[in-house]
Amino acid sequence: MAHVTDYIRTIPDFPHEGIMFRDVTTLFADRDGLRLAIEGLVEACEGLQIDTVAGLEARGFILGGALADRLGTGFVPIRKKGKLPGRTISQSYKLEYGEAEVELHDDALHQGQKVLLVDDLLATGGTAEAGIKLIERLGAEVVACAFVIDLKDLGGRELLEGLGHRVEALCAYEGD
Ligand SMILES: O=P(O)(O)OC[C@H]1O[C@H](OP(=O)(O)OP(=O)(O)O)[C@H](O)[C@@H]1O
Ligand SMILES: Nc1ncnc2[nH]cnc12
Repeated sequence: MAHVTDYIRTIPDFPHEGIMFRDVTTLFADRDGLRLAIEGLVEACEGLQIDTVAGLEARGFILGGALADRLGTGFVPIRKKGKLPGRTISQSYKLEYGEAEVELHDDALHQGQKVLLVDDLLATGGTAEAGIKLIERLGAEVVACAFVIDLKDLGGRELLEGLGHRVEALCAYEGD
C-alpha cells in the first residue's frame, strides 16, 4: 500500500546548503497522494473536539482548507506579515533557515474556541509555536497540532509536547 513518503520529493541544498528540503508539491500534485495526506490527517484528528481549523501559510493552507471541510469546520489563516487586511496581532519566530513573522486577525478566534492547528511540516517547531501563541493570545485553545511530516532531528515535536500540546504527524524523517 502506498504511503505519503512515496509522493514526497527531497531536494538537497534548498534553500541553503545543508538543508534537505522535503518538497510536498509532488504530494499535493498527485490525486492519490493528496487524498492519502488528507485521509491520514482526518483519521489522526477524528474524535477531537474542535470548533475550527487554523492553517499556517503557505502549505498549511492547502491541507487546512481540505481538512476543515472534511471535519465540518471553518478555516482560519495564519499569514506571513503584511498579508491580512484587518487588524492583526503578530508574532515573530525563527525557523530552520531564517526568521519570519506571522499574523492573525484579532477577531478571527474567540475566547474558549477549540482549534486544530495544521501545517505540512514540523521542523524546529518555531512556526507552529508562533501560531499557537497567536491563537492563545485571542483566548482560544489549541487542541492538537497536525502535520504531514515530522523532521525528527530538529526537535519540533519535543518543543510542542513540552508545551503540553498533542502532536500528530503522518510520517517522519531523520538522520540526514
Ligand atoms: O518547524 P519550523 O522550523 O518552524 O519549520 C516549519 C515551517 O517551514 C515551512 O514553511 P516556510 O516558512 O518555509 O514557508 P512557506 O510554507 O511559505 O514556504 C513549513 O511549511 C512550516 O511552516
Ligand atoms: N527541510 C525542510 N523541508 C521543507 N520545508 C521545511 N521547512 C523547514 N525545514 C524544511
